[in-house]
Amino acid sequence: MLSRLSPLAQRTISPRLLSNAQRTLVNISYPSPKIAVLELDRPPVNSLSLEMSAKIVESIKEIESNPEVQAMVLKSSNPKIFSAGLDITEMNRPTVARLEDFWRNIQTLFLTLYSTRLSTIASIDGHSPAGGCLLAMSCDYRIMSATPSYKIGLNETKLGIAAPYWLKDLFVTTIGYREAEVGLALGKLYSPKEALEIKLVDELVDSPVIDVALKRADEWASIPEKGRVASKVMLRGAMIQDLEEKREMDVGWFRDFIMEEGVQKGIEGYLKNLSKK
Ligand SMILES: CCCCCCCC/C=C\C=C\CC(=O)SCCNC(=O)CCNC(=O)[C@H](O)C(C)(C)COP(=O)(O)OP(=O)(O)OC[C@H]1O[C@@H](n2cnc3c(N)ncnc32)[C@H](O)[C@@H]1OP(=O)(O)O
Repeated sequence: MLSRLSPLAQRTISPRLLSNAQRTLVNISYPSPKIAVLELDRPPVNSLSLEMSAKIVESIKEIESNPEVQAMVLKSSNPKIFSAGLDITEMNRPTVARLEDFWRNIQTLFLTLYSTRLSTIASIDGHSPAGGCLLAMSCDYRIMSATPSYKIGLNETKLGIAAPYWLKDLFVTTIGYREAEVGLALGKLYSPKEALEIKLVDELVDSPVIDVALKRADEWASIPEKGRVASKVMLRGAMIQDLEEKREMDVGWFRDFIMEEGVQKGIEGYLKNLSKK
C-alpha cells in the first residue's frame, strides 16, 4: 500500500514505478459532492486478482457510505485498457483454497456493483474483454471510446472456459438471447461500433470518454434517489437473489471446472501465447 511508504518515498517515486504490492489498486476522487470517480489502477492491464476485486468492493462501499453521493463513474488509469478481465494467473495451477476464495470475491464484486444504490457509469476508454465486460455490464450506463481497434465482449471460450451462468444471464439481459448465444459460443470480441449496434454499450464518443461520462453522471445524479433505486431493484433484484442463493454451488462448479486437467492445459497455453505476444 502506498500509505506504508515513507512520505519522502511517496513524493519521489513515480507512480509508474510502483509495484502492485505498493499500489492502492484503485483511486477514488470526488469531482463534485454528488459524484465519485473510481479509477482502476492495477498495471499492466487492470486484471482482476483476488485482492483487486476485494479492493473494488471495499471502495464501492466506501463511496456508498456517503449519502450525498448519487453517481459513480468507473474508469481506468490505463489509456488503452479498461480491464483485461479476470487475472488468468489466478486460475493457472492454483490451490483449491485460493481458487475458491478468488471466485467468492468475483461473485461479491458482481453483486456489489450490480446492486449498488449508486448510479454507475462505465467510462470504457480501451479494451474490455471478459471480466472487463462484466464490470461494464454491471454498470447502469456504458460509454465507450469510438477507437476502432478497441474490443469488448465475452471471449471465455477462446481460453477453453465458459462464462459462469450468471454472467451469461447478464449478457442475455443486456444484448438479447440470440446475439448472446452467438457471442458466447464464438467468444466474440466486438468493435465499439458493433457493440453499440447490439446495445452492449449505450454511447460512443470521440472526445475523452471521461468528459462525457461525468456529464452523464450529473444527469443520473439529478434523478430523485428513492424512485431510481426502486426501479433498479425491480429490474435487477431477481438476478441478484438467484446468485445469492446459489453462491456456494457456483463456487463448486467453478472449482471443478477450472481444476480439470484439460482446462488447466488450455489456460497454460493461453497464458504462454499472451506473454509471447
Ligand atoms: C459447467 C459450467 C462451469 C462454469 C465454470 C465457470 C468458469 C468461468 C471462468 C472464468 C471466467 C473468466 C472471465 C475472464 O475474465 S478470463 C480473462 C480473459 N481476458 C483475456 O482474455 C484478455 C487477455 N489480454 C489481452 O487480450 C491483452 O492483454 C489486452 C487486454 C488486449 C491488452 O493488450 P496489450 O496492451 O498488448 O498487453 P499485453 O497483452 O502485452 O499484456 C501485458 C501483460 O499483461 C498480461 N495479461 C494480459 N491480460 C491478462 C489477464 N487477463 N490476466 C493476467 N495477465 C494478463 C500479459 O500476459 C502480459 O504479461 P507479460 O508482460 O508478463 O508478458
